[in-house]
Amino acid sequence: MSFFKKLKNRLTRSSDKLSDGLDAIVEETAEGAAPAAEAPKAELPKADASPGLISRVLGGAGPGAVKRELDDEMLEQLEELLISADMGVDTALRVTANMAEGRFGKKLSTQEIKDLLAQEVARIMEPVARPMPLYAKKPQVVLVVGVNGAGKTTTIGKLASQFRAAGKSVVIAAGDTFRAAAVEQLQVWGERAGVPVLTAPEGSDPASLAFDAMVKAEADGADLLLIDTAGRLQNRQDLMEELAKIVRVIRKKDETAPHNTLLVLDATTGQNALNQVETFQKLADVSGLVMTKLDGTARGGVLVALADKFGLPIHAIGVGEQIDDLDAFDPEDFAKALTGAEDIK
Ligand SMILES: Nc1nc2c(ncn2[C@@H]2O[C@H](COP(=O)(O)OP(=O)(O)OP(=O)(O)O)[C@@H](O)[C@H]2O)c(=O)[nH]1
Repeated sequence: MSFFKKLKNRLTRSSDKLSDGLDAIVEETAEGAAPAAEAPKAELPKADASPGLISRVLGGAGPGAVKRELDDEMLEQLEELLISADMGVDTALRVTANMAEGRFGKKLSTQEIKDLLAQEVARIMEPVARPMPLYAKKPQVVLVVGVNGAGKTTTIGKLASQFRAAGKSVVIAAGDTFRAAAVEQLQVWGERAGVPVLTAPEGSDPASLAFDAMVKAEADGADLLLIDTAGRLQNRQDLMEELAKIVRVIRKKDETAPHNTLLVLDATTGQNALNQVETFQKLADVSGLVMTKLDGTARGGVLVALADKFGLPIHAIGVGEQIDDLDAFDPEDFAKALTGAEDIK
């Protein structure tokens, strides 16, 4: 299956949400259509806005034939729809304003609106779609941060496996030393990826483990050292000190480290992901994002808000729980999958 089809299948919930809402918006006051009593709801079940209904309204014409004039009311409804898909207020306003430019008063079909939305989304996402940069430095140190449950462990396993497949040697450091379960999980992923995982006794200093890992990675001539970290935001001050100490200690071995600080975000948390970026930017020098759990979430719009607000590179997206469920981020495929568009001009 092509990457696009895979992503589209997996992002169908976001796409359906937008699609159904758009159908409802366009249908609402389309010529010959019965006026809808309420503003469109993004959560409308698919059946409510089925092509069948549209066809009945238009006497058999396909859904592409229903058109509605782009006016203030429709723009407001589009904004609401995008906000409900987790795009955030500012981004939703910007996307709809750009989309409307030069098109006010024109009649548009659902498909035309989807294609225009996709164009706007792709334009915002294009600058942030960047793979994690690889450097000649050995070992390249990658610090992985994020709240518990965001998918750090899984992402580290997937990354390690991909780097190995690309011929790189990798070492993993299990830096969340306070949670035995987290360390065990990482060991399982290390085994799957065929990569050594350095651990330390429960409760020991993560910075000291990070230092040992630097020593081992250097001695092994490893290309990459992936360091997992704790994600206890409940105790922000402690976490800040812990991360700062890890950085201080690894800089004793290499003053340019860490070379990447990846923030792992769970896409299903919606707008909360924006707060997490703000918080982790204060705790660490975040250089890029990995968005997990994009499969099956109806909240994919949050990626657009993140790109628009922070402009941090999105290095990869998690689209499942298996080892190869980590994909490069493709802005056009994402835009099409999110909006249900067929084409991006
Ligand atoms: N569907 C889906 N599930 C994912 C993805 N990435 C991670 N998960 C799941 O999310 C859950 C949490 O993932 P972990 O990797 O353990 O998260 P963590 O950030 O390391 O969390 P802690 O171990 O609690 O610190 C697990 O059940 C994973 O299988 C993804 O891209 N898609």
